[in-house]
Amino acid sequence: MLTIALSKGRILDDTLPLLAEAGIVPTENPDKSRKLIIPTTQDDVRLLIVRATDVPTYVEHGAADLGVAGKDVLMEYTGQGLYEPLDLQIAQCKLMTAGKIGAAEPKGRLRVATKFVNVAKRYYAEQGRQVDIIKLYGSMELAPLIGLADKIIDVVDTGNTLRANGLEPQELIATISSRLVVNKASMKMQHARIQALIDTLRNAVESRHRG
Ligand SMILES: Nc1ncnc2c1ncn2[C@@H]1O[C@H](COP(=O)(O)OP(=O)(O)OP(=O)(O)O)[C@@H](O)[C@H]1O
Ligand SMILES: O=P(O)(O)OC[C@H]1O[C@H](OP(=O)(O)OP(=O)(O)O)[C@H](O)[C@@H]1O
Repeated sequence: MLTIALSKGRILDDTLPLLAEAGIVPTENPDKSRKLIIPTTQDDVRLLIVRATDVPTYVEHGAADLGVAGKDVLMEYTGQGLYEPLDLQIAQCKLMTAGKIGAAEPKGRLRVATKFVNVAKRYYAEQGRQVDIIKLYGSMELAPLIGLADKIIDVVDTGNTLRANGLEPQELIATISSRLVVNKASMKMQHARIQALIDTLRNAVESRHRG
């Protein structure tokens, strides 16, 4: 059995067409179903529906052989190691700092609200900048508006969410897309099969981007 961990929403929506190229099609619509284990048209392949931030955990521990996770999630993850053999070039966005439009830099320690605490610590440590990191689980854009923080670190795509809240994108931390991740033991034990799937997915990604 090959088990693939995916999160509902944009990752699922953008990964299903790529899996279809490999002949892997869910037997029921994962967006509609309340099932968390979804069989596919290949008897020995199943999908696990998990939270986006949990994908690396399932794959690292071997509960899933493969998964699809945003680079932002992988940068934040502190586990012991996963293979990351393929950039699927889906769910593309940018990890950025943002603050109130026109706001001056604070004199003292910078207060940064984010769900990407580890990324934030690394980013400001590299700059030798002292910061207080405030962990949030969502609605980050609210923090500068309400005076909880000076800046946020979040993913930005169109910039609409920032603009709607009077914030502006500032520094680029990383360009983000979703990656195929593979459990290290699975990669050894089921090498031929997983490598064949990686090759098929790579071809699907490349042909899509050739136009
Ligand atoms: N607006 C966006 N445009 C493009 N890609 C995005 C956008 N927001 C997030 N992403 C990327 O898609 C991935 C999955 O995002 P999604 O919104 O499905 O889950 P999440 O909100 O991060 O997680 P959860 O719902 O579990 O809290 C993110 O890790 C990121 O890489
Ligand atoms: O720059 P934008 O295009 O506004 O995208 C950025 C927003 O997208 C993400 O949220 P969410 O997953 O809720 O995005 P969604 O609204 O597209 O679902 C992220 O947390 C930002 O709030």
